[in-house]
Amino acid sequence: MKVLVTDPIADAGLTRLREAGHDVETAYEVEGDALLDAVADANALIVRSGTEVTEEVFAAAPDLIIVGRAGIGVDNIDIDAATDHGVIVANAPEGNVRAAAEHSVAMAFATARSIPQAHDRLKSGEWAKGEFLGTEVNNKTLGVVGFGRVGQQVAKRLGGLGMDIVTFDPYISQERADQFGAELVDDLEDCLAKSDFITIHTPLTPETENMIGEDELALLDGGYVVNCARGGIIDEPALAEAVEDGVLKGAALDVFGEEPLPDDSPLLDVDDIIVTPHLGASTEAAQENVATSTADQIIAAANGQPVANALNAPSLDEATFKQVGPYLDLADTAGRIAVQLFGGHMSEVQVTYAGDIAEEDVEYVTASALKGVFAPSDLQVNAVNAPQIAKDRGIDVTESKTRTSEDYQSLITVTVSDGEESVSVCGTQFGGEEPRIVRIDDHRIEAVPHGHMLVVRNRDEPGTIGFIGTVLGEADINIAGMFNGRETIGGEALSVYNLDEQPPQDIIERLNDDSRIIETTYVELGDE
Ligand SMILES: NC(=O)C1=CN([C@@H]2O[C@H](COP(=O)(O)OP(=O)(O)OC[C@H]3O[C@@H](n4cnc5c(N)ncnc54)[C@H](O)[C@@H]3O)[C@@H](O)[C@H]2O)C=CC1
Ligand SMILES: O=C(O)C(=O)COP(=O)(O)O
Repeated sequence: MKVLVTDPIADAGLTRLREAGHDVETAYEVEGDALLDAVADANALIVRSGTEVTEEVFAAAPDLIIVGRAGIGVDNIDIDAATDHGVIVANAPEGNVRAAAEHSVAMAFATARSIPQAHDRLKSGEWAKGEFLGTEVNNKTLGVVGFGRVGQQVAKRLGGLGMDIVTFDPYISQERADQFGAELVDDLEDCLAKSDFITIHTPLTPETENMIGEDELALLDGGYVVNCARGGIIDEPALAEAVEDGVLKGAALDVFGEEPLPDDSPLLDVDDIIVTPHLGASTEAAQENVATSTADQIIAAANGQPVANALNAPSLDEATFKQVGPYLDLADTAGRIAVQLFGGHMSEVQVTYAGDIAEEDVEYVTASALKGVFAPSDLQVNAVNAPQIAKDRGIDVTESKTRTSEDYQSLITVTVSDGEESVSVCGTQFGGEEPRIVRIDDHRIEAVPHGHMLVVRNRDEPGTIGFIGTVLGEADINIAGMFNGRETIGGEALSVYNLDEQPPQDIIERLNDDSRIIETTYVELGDE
C-alpha cells in the first residue's frame, strides 16, 4: 500500500510499516491543493492534529481505505465523510494518555508558581525574586471537567499531591468517580464554584464548545484554569479578560481554537496566561506508542483484518444485516431518548428483545443502542466502539431476550439506570420500516421518533394539553405531531410532541412552572 504521512510521527511507526512492505511517503505540513494532490494515489493516510481531513480530501483519494490518527482527538477528521466514502478511521486512544496527564499536571504547577514568567525574567538578567508569590496545590480543590482516560490520570496524580478532587462528567458512573476518590457533581457551575483549579479533559463536541465562558469563569473566582484538551471549549477572549482583570489568578493552555495560535490572539497579551504549542502528547514514549499502534492498524487494514480502534462502523455481513438492519436505527433512537430523559449518572444499560427479533444475533443491535446512549456525550461513538466506551466508563451492559412481545412482532426496550432510578424506552418497527416508540416507562404511546421532541409528564387534568399547545404557539413553535398516553383517568399522563424546532429553555421552564406539569424534557434526535 502507499501510506501517506502528513504530520510527523515517530520513526518506529514508519519503520514498522516499511518492514511490512508498504511504501511510506512523508509530506509534512501540506494543505489545500498540495494535500489533495498528495492523497490522490494513497491507500492509507496517517495524521495527528495538524491535518484537516475533510470531505474534499476523501473525494480526492479514491483508493484510500484507512485514515490512522496517531493520537486521541479526531475532531480534525470528518468521520461521516470517511464513512460515506467507505474509509475506516482509527485512532490510538491509549498511547499518549499519560503524556497528556503529565503535561496537565506540569501546566498546573507552571501557572500556580509562574515558572515561565520567572524563567523569562531571569534569562533576561532580572532576579525578580520578590515579585512571585505562588499558590500550593496541597489542600486545594481540583475540578476535573471530563473524567475519561486523561481526566482520571490527572485526578490520580494531583490527588496524590494533596488535592481534593471534584468532577463534572454527566456520562460516568458514581462507581467510577468513587474509585478515584472524586466527588461527582451534577452541574458544571457547582464544579467550578467548589474548585481552586479546573482542568479540562472533554472532547470538543457541540455540547462542550464554548461550555466555559465569562459566567462560568467568574464562579472560579481567584482560581486557575488548565486546558490540555481542545481549544474551543473555553471562550478565549473571555478567559483573556478574566485573567487580565484578576478574576482568575492564571491560566495554562496547550490547545487553542485556531492552531497554530495566531499572533494577534488576546491570550498572548496577558502575562498570567501561559501557553505551550499543543505539546500534551509530545513525549518520546507517547509518540512511539501512538506511531506503532497506528502502524499496526494500517497493517491490519491492508491484510483485511479487523482494525482494533476503528471509529466508524464496518458493514455487517449481508445475511445478518437483512434480519437486524431495520432495528439498528430503532435501537440507537431508543438509546438516545432514554439517556436524555434520564439525565443522571447512569451505571447500567439494559437492552431487552422480545418477539421475532429475540431469535436473531443481536450483538450489533445492542451496540447500536449503546451508540445512541453515548451519542450526546461522544461525537466519535459508533456501534464498533460503543461497548468499549461502556467498559471505560464503568457502565454495566446487559442484554436479555423473551419470545413473547405483547401486541407487537418485535420490540426493543432500552433501559438506562443508576441502580435506583431508571428510564425505559420501548420501540418497534411498523411494517418493518416505520419506527415507533410504543412505551416510555409504564406509559403506552405511539410516537414517531424524529428531530425535536418534547416529552411531557403531566397530571391528567382538563386543559393541560391546550395549555402546552398555547405556550408553544405563543413562542411560534409549530407542533408537527403529538401523542398522549395515560394509565388511569385523572392519573399521570405522558405526551410526546414532535416540534419543528428546538424550544428555548424559558419555554420549557414556563411549562414546568405550571402545577399540572410534572416534568418537561426536550429530546434531540438530530436529522437522521
Ligand atoms: N494536548 C494534547 O496533546 C492531548 C489532548 N488530548 C485531548 O484530551 C481530551 C480527553 O481525552 P481522553 O481522556 O482520552 O478522552 P475520553 O473519551 O477517555 O474522555 C472524555 C470524557 O469527557 C466526558 N464528556 C463528554 N462530554 C462532556 C460534557 N459535555 N461535560 C463533561 N464531560 C463530558 C466523557 O464522558 C468522557 O468521560 C480529548 O479532547 C483529547 O483530544 C488527548 C491527548 C493529548
Ligand atoms: O491525541 C490528541 O488528542 C492530541 O491532542 C495530541 O495531538 P498531536 O498528535 O500532538 O497533534
